[in-house]
Amino acid sequence: MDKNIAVLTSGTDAPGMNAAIRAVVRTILSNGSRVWGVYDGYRGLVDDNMEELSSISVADIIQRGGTFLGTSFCKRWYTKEGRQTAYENLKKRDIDALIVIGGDGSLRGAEEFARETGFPVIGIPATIENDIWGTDYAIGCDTAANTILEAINKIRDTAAAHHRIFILEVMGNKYGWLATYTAVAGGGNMVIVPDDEYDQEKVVAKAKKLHDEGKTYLVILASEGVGDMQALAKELQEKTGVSTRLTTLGLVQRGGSPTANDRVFASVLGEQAALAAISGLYGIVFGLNKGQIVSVDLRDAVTNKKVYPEDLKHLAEIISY
Ligand SMILES: Nc1ncnc2c1ncn2[C@@H]1O[C@H](COP(=O)(O)OP(=O)(O)OP(=O)(O)O)[C@@H](O)[C@H]1O
Ligand SMILES: O=P(O)(O)OC[C@H]1O[C@](O)(CO)[C@@H](O)[C@@H]1O
Ligand SMILES: [Mg+2]
Repeated sequence: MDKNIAVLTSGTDAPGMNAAIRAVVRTILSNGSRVWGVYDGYRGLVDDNMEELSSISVADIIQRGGTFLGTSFCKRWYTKEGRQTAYENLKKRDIDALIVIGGDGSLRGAEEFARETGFPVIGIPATIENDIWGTDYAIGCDTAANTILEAINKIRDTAAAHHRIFILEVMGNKYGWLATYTAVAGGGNMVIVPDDEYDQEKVVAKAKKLHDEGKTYLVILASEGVGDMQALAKELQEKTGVSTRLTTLGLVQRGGSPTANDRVFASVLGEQAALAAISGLYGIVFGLNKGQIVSVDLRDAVTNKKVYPEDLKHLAEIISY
């Protein structure tokens, strides 16, 4: 009780970050402790840009994407000097623990900081890419998947009308969860992800086979990290003779009002992280494992690589035939 806890969002934003902050703040306040909001991620810690939050500070944000605290890619956090300055800023304000809401890089930065300074840290996974080890889902990935699904539905209309092949390029630099998950949900006929070796010839051969077998249009889900999808579109059109288009969905995937799933998930993780901070349980990351809220070791979360869901990809390719 009577703790001082700081919270920040870092790395790329994800819908539901606001819901997580709101739950952190109100859980801490309802337990009689105090809470500080750090602006613009690690940059705010280094620059001492933080202020005490009240219940009203987090009113009217649960429905908003982005993060009202702001976020950043902080270069100084990669340096020992930057992290030391942040440590001093936290100590000066008598802050007892820090809750970091962000992606894999943000959690890596949190782990480095905790290991180096001994400062108590707790992580909440939030990234639309859903690439963090130790949790089945990260905050924001459900909203992004639903945004993609809407795009797939629209593309299917025009693809079917024109008997075309469409490549829909979605986010996922190194991990193809978004492409795979939405292919199952939206009926994507093929999935191309950075987790597999990319072989353009194989993709073209498969598209040709599906077309020859009677598919009148195709929707291919591709992760952005795979390679040159414009070159693939050109090759597909040349080799199959079918008119082919590439649509790159881009940053709309990162915005928008969070889904009910993301809001509830973020609220529960926010509550758990706040309770852990109050009771002195540190060095952990909260997440979901087979329907159960769990915590995993922060070091494990940043050193282990999340396994790509091959079974989901297989399912997409069988049932979206
Ligand atoms: N290895 C590291 N050591 C120290 N700090 C790090 C490290 N990796 C990342 N960070 C800090 O975390 C910030 C965010 O990391 P990054 O840009 O990888 O985004 P992220 O949290 O992985 O989000 P997303 O995956 O959604 O893009 C970096 O700008 C940096 O300040
Ligand atoms: O344009 P920005 O904001 O630097 O970030 C883009 C990156 O962020 C992500 O959307 C999410 O991590 C990546 O898939 C993408 O490459
Ligand atoms: Mg990342």
